[in-house]
Amino acid sequence: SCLREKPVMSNIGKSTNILWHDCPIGQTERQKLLGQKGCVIWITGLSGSGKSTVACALSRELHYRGHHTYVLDGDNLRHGLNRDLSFKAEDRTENIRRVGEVAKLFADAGTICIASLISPYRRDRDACRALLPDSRFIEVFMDLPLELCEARDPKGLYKLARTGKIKGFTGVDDPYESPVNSEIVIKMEGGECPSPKAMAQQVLSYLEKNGYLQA
Ligand SMILES: Nc1ncnc2c1ncn2[C@@H]1O[C@H](COP(=O)(O)OS(=O)(=O)O)[C@@H](OP(=O)(O)O)[C@H]1O
Ligand SMILES: Nc1ncnc2c1ncn2[C@@H]1O[C@H](COP(=O)(O)OP(=O)(O)O)[C@@H](O)[C@H]1O
Repeated sequence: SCLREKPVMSNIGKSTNILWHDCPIGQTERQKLLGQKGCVIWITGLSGSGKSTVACALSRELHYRGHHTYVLDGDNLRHGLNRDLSFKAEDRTENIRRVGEVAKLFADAGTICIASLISPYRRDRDACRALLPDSRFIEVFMDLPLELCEARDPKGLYKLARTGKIKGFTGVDDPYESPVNSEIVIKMEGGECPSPKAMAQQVLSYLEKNGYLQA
């Protein structure tokens, strides 16, 4: 049986009398099978900074190298798991909390989980970091200027925000708290934005140098 010898009942949040089940196949076994370390690469930045693009480029590069990855994209998750959440501060906090818990499950499964969300509040990002000890949480800050993001405006949302048609848009009339201790900072080089492949390579080099690409 997977049950502990002496079951310990717990109360967590609103759940009472719950029991944690341990199983013989754990993260270590799954990582050995996959030949990699389960981790969470958390990409934070303004809308239009290139989070989704670098997440997909990184996933592609890792996949081609034989690694198992999964992308959790804020926009996409708001169509399903987080469809009940708005952009009010408390809903953004709940959004990040949920995605952090899901990302933790993927990392426990041995997957390299790539999460791309604006995740504007430092406290929320740090709460996710606390879910993933042993350096399993790698924060990537898309440190690109608002002017660049707004000039891109692929969804026209900055324009709507500037004309007051969207209220509380990050970077316009809602805060973005820049990270102060990201493992990786992606920024302009020589006044130019690096290519998606170059950005992905910067993250790949970090993963290789720090042993994530072997069990
Ligand atoms: N008010 C407001 N503020 C910011 N962003 C908004 C807003 N309304 C809609 N959108 C679109 O939602 C995308 C951000 O969703 P996230 O889940 O990443 O945001 S957050 O982490 O909860 O702040 C974001 O997508 P990306 O451009 O991919 O970042 C926006 O296009
Ligand atoms: N490295 C890059 N170089 C040039 N354009 C980029 C780069 N990354 C993203 N873009 C473009 O910028 C826009 C926003 O990219 P996206 O990945 O959707 O950003 P986010 O997910 O942060 O909102 C898109 O039109 C995309 O093609």
